[in-house]
Amino acid sequence: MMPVVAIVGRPNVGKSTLFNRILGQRKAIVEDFPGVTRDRNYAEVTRYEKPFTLIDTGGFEPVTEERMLVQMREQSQLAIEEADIILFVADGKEGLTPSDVEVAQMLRRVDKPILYVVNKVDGDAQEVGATEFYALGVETIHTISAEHGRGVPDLIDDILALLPEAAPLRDNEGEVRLAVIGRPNVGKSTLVNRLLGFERMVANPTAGTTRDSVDTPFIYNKNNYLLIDTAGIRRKGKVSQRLEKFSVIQALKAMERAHIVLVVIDAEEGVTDQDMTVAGYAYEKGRAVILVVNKWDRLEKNNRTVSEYTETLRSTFKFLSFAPIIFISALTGQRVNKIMGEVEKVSAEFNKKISTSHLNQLLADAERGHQPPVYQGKRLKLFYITQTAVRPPTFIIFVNKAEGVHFSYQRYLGNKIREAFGFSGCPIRLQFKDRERNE
Ligand SMILES: Nc1nc2c(ncn2[C@@H]2O[C@H](COP(=O)(O)OP(=O)(O)OP(=O)(O)O)[C@@H](O)[C@H]2O)c(=O)[nH]1
Ligand SMILES: Nc1nc2c(ncn2[C@@H]2O[C@H](COP(=O)(O)OP(=O)(O)OP(=O)(O)O)[C@@H](O)[C@H]2O)c(=O)[nH]1
Repeated sequence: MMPVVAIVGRPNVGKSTLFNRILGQRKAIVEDFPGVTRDRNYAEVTRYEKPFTLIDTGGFEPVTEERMLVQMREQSQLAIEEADIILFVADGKEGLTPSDVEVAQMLRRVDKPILYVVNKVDGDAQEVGATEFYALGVETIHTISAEHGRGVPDLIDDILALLPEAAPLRDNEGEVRLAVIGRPNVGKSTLVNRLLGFERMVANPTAGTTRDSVDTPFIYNKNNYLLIDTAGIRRKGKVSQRLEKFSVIQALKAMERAHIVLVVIDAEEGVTDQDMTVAGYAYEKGRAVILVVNKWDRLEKNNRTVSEYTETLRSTFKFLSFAPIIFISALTGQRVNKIMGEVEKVSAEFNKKISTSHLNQLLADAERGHQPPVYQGKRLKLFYITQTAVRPPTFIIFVNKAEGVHFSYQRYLGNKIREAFGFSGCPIRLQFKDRERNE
């Protein structure tokens, strides 16, 4: 499992600037789908020797100084619980403030590595001022300029040195790993109990403690599955709604290990921002997705309800047009028995490999059906296509000028592949590569 590094600190100290600096870019993989990139507080950082998940805990609007303190406390508390390393960021321009002191005191009691970072130290001249932060009683302070990158490489070195070794992934040959994710209270535990067919203790009765997701192996139709379940992880009630997005961390961790993700949505509440964030990550990570609309018993229905609901979901989750939708009631058990059948289908699709000859035939048909665009005065030529990977299905198309294949034509080709070969539930990846005609 990838370790988590959380950035905490008062508003405006430069947390998101540092986030982007460590990430090395503004991450925007699926710009064309509004909503997917909206919540950019989480990212997988893979450009250094060790990968980690980076979290920016900022972004709240403080109303009053007092309110801000409350929020900072909550924020830090969550970081303490969920992160492996904490970056505490303060503002060197503004100097040490009482809330810095307060949060630092909280962090001091924690048994996790904390890096104290003083930001906006843009040059040597500001170094002296930053020494006042030693009043926090810490041994080392990193003075940096997130904006200009000063001091950041050293900070990153220290983060890497502190990162725990990633726990080895359980990888049993042939086992399908299935994650059940969704907002608190959406019905995950109820669903998981139904799926597994027995009652389990899932709620965590001890306030203030968290546990990681629970893995339960099970067999369905003679195949091995591992159910990764994030239910009951969040402390209930204690944490302000505003910070509910923190439960996304667990979802991320669970999705990292999963092949197939069941995104559970509350039929009554509809799709929330958090659902979008989580589903967006599943998509970006190339996981297979099944949308499960739970609490279907709660809706007043007529003969159009299903199609209307489907339409709404489709227009919200544009990037998940490939995901099957199942309407269930985990409480009554209605249609829960459809889920594993769908999982089997999607799993087969996720592992499906199409022969190069079939693919090339499709490519030729697609090219005839809709000519590739002209690029720099020349018509693009698609030479051949091959499937290079499964989970997710990944294709390389060799072209005379790869950069000229615009998004609309990429989407056209993607749709053609789906029309011909299905891949229900699976995101597909298309890569374009340059190739001379007579190589
Ligand atoms: N001079 C200077 N300004 C910086 C530096 N890093 C960030 N800033 C500025 O500080 C302001 C706040 O930066 P953000 O990164 O948005 O701060 P934040 O902590 O994420 O703020 P919230 O989202 O409100 O929590 C912006 O105007 C940045 O341009 C720096 O290294 N030097
Ligand atoms: N009406 C109705 N209620 C449901 C359904 N599924 C779950 N519930 C109820 O919703 C509440 C939350 O269900 P849980 O299964 O605990 O939800 P969860 O997603 O595991 O919640 P966390 O543990 O907070 O992550 C419980 O009161 C359930 O009885 C459903 O299909 N219909």
